[in-house]
Amino acid sequence: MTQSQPAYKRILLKLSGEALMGDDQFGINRDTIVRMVEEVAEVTRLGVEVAVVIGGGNIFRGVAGGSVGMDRATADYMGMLATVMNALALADAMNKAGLTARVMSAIAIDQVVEPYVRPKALQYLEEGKVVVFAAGTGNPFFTTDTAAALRGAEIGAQVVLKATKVDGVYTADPKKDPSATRYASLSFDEAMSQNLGIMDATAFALCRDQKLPIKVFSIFKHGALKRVVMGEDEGTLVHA
Ligand SMILES: Nc1ncnc2c1ncn2[C@@H]1O[C@H](COP(=O)(O)OP(=O)(O)OP(=O)(O)O)[C@@H](O)[C@H]1O
Ligand SMILES: O=c1ccn([C@@H]2O[C@H](COP(=O)(O)O)[C@@H](O)[C@H]2O)c(=O)[nH]1
Repeated sequence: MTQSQPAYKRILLKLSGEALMGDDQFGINRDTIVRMVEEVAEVTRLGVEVAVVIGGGNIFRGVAGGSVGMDRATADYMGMLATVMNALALADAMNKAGLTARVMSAIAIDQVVEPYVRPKALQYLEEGKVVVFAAGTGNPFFTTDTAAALRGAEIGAQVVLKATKVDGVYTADPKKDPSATRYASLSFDEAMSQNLGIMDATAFALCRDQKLPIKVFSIFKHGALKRVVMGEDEGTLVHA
């Protein structure tokens, strides 16, 4: 049965950096970012408070080929800076679409974006602004999925929504194993014990400990974000 009210008052939306490429080889595809912003705008119109963590895989990954031979921490800082670029592009597209977005960075770059300050982020959310968290956790050796879990817990989000390139969590990576089947739901312990690569173990463990559920769904499926927010059957729920 479809409910008339959103299932959540405050969400932490993890947007895939790689998804921003659309059909391009790297970077930010304009039509794709505009479409993503339309999906976000739809849920803000329902009165849902939205905070976003954006990935950086479309520009740089610390563990990727381009960083071979580099000091890992240096490469990771480059990856975090990539997320700042994505955050700026995303907030710009949001502001153009009529939303009010604020970027907050975990790494100090004061001339470019304001620093992450938790009470300020909470104030923005209460005012109905979309807060885009940039630079991940601010620490190397982590990922933006872990940043999503961390910020989600800090702001008291009721759920982490991982908007990615696949429509849920599968028994194996569906891009490599066509026989993989999708879970409707599974526990954190199941996801971690089976090493399911959809998210890293640090992110799963933090959400498990904080009893913060995760919903994984496809950002390419039109209306999927709204259906998730309305509590409809979409994607995969990972729960305590
Ligand atoms: N068990 C699994 N179920 C679903 N997807 C999986 C699984 N194992 C691995 N994957 C892969 O994980 C990918 C999503 O995670 P990944 O961290 O690479 O991307 P993202 O978070 O969407 O991007 P970014 O890091 O750029 O923000 C999917 O595209 C899928 O191919
Ligand atoms: O807290 C963090 C978040 C990210 N990084 C680095 O940035 C890239 C891009 O992030 P994705 O989550 O892969 O999209 C990541 O590969 C790390 O190199 C980080 O160091 N700390």
